[in-house]
Amino acid sequence: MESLLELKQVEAFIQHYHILHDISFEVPKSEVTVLLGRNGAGKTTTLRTIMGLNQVSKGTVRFKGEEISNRSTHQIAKRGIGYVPEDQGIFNGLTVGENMRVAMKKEDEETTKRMEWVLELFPDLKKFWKKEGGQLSGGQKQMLAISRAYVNRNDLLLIDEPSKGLAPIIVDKVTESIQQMKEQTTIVLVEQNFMMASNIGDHFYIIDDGATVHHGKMEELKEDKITMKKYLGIA
Ligand SMILES: Nc1ncnc2c1ncn2[C@@H]1O[C@H](COP(=O)(O)OP(=O)(O)OP(=O)(O)O)[C@@H](O)[C@H]1O
Repeated sequence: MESLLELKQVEAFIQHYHILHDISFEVPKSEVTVLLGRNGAGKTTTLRTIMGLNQVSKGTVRFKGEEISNRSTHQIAKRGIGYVPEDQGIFNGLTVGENMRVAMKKEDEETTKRMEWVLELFPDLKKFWKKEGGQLSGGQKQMLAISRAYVNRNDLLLIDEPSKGLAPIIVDKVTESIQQMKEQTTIVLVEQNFMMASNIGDHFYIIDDGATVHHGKMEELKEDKITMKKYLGIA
């Protein structure tokens, strides 16, 4: 299957710390690729490096066949990659409606349709349209963050730990929403909640100490207790 995104032996530093040593993975179109690994393994840094928020010091990042390593974040986003960061990236002082409007890159018919779709998916956003971002619950903030990325037509969405800090019932709602988005877009998901990751993911890569060390189909990982214990600490 054709790869939408491909990282080859990517290395990256944060200040003088060598954080990514050898990250290689491929993201097939229309599938959900999950990046797994223990805390501090380098998953967030990998997403940030794809987005040009960290420099690639060695290796290549290709998107739709074109090298995007070390292009500006603006250029990378413009090529069709949406990013939902771990801290959600919403504006606390702006209302839900203002957060959405600021995120919209276009005001065409398609964007309007996508907006209607996310508001149907997350009725809370409609209900709290005039409420400030800072006053939303953790789950509502996550829904707003995902909606802000989804409202624009992107070919690829990078979503960093959407379940973090959420109550199980809200995790279910977010899982369901990503499952629906998966019908329409390719997704790279970083997720520590294995249940959520395995419900959404088609295939996985495990990152350990800044390197991709293992990959396969999500269904196979569920049966592979040795790998789960070794790299994820799940017995
Ligand atoms: N600004 C920074 N300065 C120094 N080291 C950093 C910085 N940001 C991240 N690191 C280090 O880089 C490594 C990878 O962090 P990263 O956030 O990418 O891991 P992660 O796999 O996403 O884990 P988590 O789930 O805890 O976010 C960690 O050892 C972390 O301490």
